[in-house]
Amino acid sequence: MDWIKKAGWDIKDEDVKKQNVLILAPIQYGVQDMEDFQEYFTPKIFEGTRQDFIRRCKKGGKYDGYTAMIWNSKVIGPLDKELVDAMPSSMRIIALRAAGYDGIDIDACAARGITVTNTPGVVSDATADTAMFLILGCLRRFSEGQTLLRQGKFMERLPRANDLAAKTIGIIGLGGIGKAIAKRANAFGMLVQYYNRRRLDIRDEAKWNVRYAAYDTLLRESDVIVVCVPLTESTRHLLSTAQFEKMKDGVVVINISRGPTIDEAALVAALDSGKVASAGLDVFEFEPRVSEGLLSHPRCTLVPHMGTHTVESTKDMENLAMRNIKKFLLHGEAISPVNKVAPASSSAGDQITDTIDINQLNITLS
Ligand SMILES: O=CC(=O)O
Repeated sequence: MDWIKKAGWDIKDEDVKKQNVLILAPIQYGVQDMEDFQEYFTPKIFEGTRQDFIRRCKKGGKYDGYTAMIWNSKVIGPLDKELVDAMPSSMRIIALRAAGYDGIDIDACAARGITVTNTPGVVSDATADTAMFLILGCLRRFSEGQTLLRQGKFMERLPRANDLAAKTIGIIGLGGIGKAIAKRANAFGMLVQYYNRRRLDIRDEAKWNVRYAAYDTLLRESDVIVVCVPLTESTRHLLSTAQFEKMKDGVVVINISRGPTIDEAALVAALDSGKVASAGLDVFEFEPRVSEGLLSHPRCTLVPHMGTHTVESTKDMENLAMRNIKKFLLHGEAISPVNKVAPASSSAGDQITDTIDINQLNITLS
């Protein structure tokens, strides 16, 4: 295979198809794709601790010669520089089964010649459904009602809720997930405005029935604000005290992206002061720990990072991870890479920012 020679790999054509592929946590639902995958490669399931993993990666260790891996951050923690440095020199591709790649040192991977792929697109619907659940829980006070009911108080003293129709929703980050939320919000009769670093072209705005707003305008003029950006250094604490102060009194704040995009202490203070009427959160700044101020707050709708926790999304993420590896090992090119790996002769690679919806967003705060 030409690409193998070009990439300077020390591997024979006929051996590519016999590769061991390390899998962190078994494939649960992508069973059909796994059958196809096994015709090409030999999956090896990792079991053990982070230290076991590092030991097996060392030169002369069990993973010598392994070129591909399907990653799962829940198994041995973040894929940080310590782990990247420990990887066998043969490692060429790490396929994530997630859209988000915070917690993955993709620059260190690129510098080691390792392509990292994620699973954009296939997570959009399930995550957008989660956002709608949170919006309904907050605006319609369904969560408060459920708590009262479980306490045997039925609807005791529950103030009237609000309809979604004719409310303005402000979506921060109109990537794949943001667009899926816009579609649903439109179906509920909401008016949709969005903020993106790069504005959509006018035809796309018409297609998604969304109106562009400057960041401060979105903060000032939305009844519901949804955070839909990936976590990067520039999106950490995207919403904090200064931003909450600009919002309408009684705003609803929703987060289905990554917890640290919102300053959780500032959110609790804004909830306590009544500035923020209610918050719907799927993600938390110090996950799995959740601030007491949120847990005890009656007007919060909280779920434990369940955005993609469905059979269908898990299956699609697993399948895309396997397809990324298959295409890469057989044709030298992945389907959804998130970093650009330099050819063998040059040094470190760059991050790809211009091909995938959710990853396009790199909001710079003014
Ligand atoms: O959080 C879920 C994902 O990143 O896919």
